[in-house]
Amino acid sequence: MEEGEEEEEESESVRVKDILLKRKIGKGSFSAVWKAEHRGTGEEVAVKQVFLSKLSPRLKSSFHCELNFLSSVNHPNIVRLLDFFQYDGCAYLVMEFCAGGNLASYIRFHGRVQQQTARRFMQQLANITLLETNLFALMVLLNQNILLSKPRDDAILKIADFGLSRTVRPGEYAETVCGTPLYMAPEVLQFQKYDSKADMWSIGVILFELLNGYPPFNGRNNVQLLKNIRSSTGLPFSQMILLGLDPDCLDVCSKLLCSNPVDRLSFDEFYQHRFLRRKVMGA
Ligand SMILES: Nc1ncnc2c1ncn2[C@@H]1O[C@H](COP(=O)(O)OP(=O)(O)OP(=O)(O)O)[C@@H](O)[C@H]1O
Repeated sequence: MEEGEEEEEESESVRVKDILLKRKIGKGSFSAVWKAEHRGTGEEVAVKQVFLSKLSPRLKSSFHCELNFLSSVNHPNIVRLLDFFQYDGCAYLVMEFCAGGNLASYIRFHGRVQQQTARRFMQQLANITLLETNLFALMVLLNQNILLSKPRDDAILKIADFGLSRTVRPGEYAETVCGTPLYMAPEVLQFQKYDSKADMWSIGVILFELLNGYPPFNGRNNVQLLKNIRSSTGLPFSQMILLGLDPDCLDVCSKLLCSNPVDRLSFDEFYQHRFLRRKVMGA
């Protein structure tokens, strides 16, 4: 197994139209992701195979939302959709292959990253949210959905999965709870409604994890984890200070992980924050 690749069960190569599905690298309840090859060009690609019959009407519309979004967007930090087709009850999304795998396995493999790498990754996440000015897509960011172009600190980050995204105008609330608890903002858990500030929380969790190598909240099970997130006072920032992080870095992290969304950084404040504005040597 190469670095950046998830361990997966043995899977035989399958040919679908011009694509050779070589190895399964991800699996969900309704889809599988394959490392694949385009037979015409020999290009290495990733293919998401979606089992359409398993999708409820709500998931179908969520899938179409993801597909529309991916086919309309052209952004260096969003995984490029190269082709799409349906075959034998499945939809196939042919995408650029991100050789660094996802951010979760990257952190698992490498441990915490240097502060300047964390800054560069945060700058790239901030760039994605620039896509919309008046409309902000709630991205439900989690590090399994953030891919790396290569298994190195100078990788380009690419968001891969917008399946659960929904667009929320400022002041509106999305009423559905979605995403994994580890990255969920307290207001999502408490009131079951949220706005774009919930994404800022998720970005804070990701930043904390990048800097420390472990997430800010834990729990023996989901119930315990949710309880710890809801009572999120006394975050272990003292440990971060021991790691010698600079005050701007601590400032942005603590202001993203404010349990009250009113006190939490807005996207504009995050984008303008001194930690992000600082130039990264060699980036
Ligand atoms: N373009 C890609 N290049 C490399 N690896 C990818 C790519 N897309 C997905 N993967 C791998 O497959 C994993 C699962 O991807 P994704 O979350 O899109 O699929 P899923 O879990 O089946 O979908 P869903 O979350 O919508 O149910 C990712 O975490 C990543 O490791």
